[in-house]
Amino acid sequence: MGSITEQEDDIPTYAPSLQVPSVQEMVMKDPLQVPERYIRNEEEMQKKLDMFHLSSQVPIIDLSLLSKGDEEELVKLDLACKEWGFFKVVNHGVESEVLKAMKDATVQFFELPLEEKNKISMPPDDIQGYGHAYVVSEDQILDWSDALILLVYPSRFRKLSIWPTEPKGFKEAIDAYSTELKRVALELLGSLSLVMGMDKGSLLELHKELLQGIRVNYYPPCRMADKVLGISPHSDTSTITILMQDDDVTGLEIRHQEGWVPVKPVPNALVVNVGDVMEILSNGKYKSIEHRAVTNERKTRLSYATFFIPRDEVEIGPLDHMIESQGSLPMNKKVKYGEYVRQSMKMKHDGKAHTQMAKT
Ligand SMILES: O=C(O)CCC(=O)C(=O)O
Ligand SMILES: [Fe+2]
Repeated sequence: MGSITEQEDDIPTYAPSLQVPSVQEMVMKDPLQVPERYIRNEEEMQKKLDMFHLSSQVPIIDLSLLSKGDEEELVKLDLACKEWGFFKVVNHGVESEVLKAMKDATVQFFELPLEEKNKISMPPDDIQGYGHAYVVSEDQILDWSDALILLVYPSRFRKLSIWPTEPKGFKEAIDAYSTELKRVALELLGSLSLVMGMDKGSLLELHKELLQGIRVNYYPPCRMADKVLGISPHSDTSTITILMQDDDVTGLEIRHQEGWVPVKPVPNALVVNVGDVMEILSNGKYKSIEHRAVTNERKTRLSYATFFIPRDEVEIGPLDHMIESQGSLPMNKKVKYGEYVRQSMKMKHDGKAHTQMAKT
C-alpha cells in the first residue's frame, strides 16, 4: 500500500464549478421540498421514450474469455461497442470483498456530518473533492446528486490532502478498488486494440500514461422523482468508463434507438461504456453513448464511475486505418486531450454538445 503515501507532484487541475447546496443535506432537513432549480419540464424528462423492454438486451461480456483471446467474445465486444456503446462485464476477477469494502466505506463517508465531508470539499478552481462538478451558471437546472471525485492513478497525481481520513480504511478501500479496476481496464484496452485491428498494447501506448479518476455519485431519494434527474444526459469524455452500481436500485439509463433504456444492476457485474476518446479514435465506429441517471422516490442510490483517460498532451483524432477501413471521411479534427476535457467541463452536461468542439 506504499502508493497511498506518495508525494503530491504537479497534480493537474481541471475546471471550476459553482458551489451549490448538498442535496443529501437538503433532503435530510426536509424530504418534501424540491426547489425550483432542480425541476425539469416534461420534454426534458422524455418519459415517453422509456424503453424498459430493451433492458435485458444490454450486452454482457465475459472478461475471462477476452483475456484468453476468445474470438467469439472479441466479436461480441466489437458489436457491443458499435451498437450499444455500453456493456456489462462478468467474470472480471475482482473479488466481491473489494467491491463491498468500497461500497461500505463510501456509504459511511456520505453518512458523516456535512462539516466533516466539507473538510475535503472541492476548491473553487477544481473538481477534485466532495461537491458538485459541471455547475457553470446560476440559471442551470441542477442534478439531484452530490459527488466525491478523486484522481487515483498515476499515484503521484493523488491529492492526498483531500483523500478522506474518515471512515477509517476508506483510503485503503479506494486504493484496492482502483488497483483492481485498473487491471480490468488494461485488459479491456488490450481487447479493444485487437478488435480495432491493432497490436494489443496500442491503445495503452497511445495514452502515453493512463490516468484514472473516480467519481462517486450519491443520489438521495426524491419525492418528485419524475421531475428531477440525478445526473443530466451526457457522454463521458473518457476513453472508457467502468461503473459499479448499487445492486438494488436501478438509476442508469442509456440512449438507444431514440429512447432511454435502463441498465439494471447485476450483482458483482461492472458496467463499461465507450467514451468520447474511443469514439473519436475509431472515427465513430464505436459510440460514446449519452446516458443519464434518474432518482428513486424512496431509496438512495450510489454509483461509482471510474474514468480512464490519456495524458493532457496526447493529441486525439481519428486513426488513419479506422477511417480507411470504414471508407469514411474523418469525423473529428485532432485536439489535445487536455484542452478537450477542460473545454467540456466549462459547459454543463448537455448531451453530446461538448463533442462539437472536436468535429470537422
Ligand atoms: O449513476 C450512474 O449510473 C451514472 C453516472 C455517470 O454517468 C457519471 O458519473 O459519469
Ligand atoms: Fe457518465
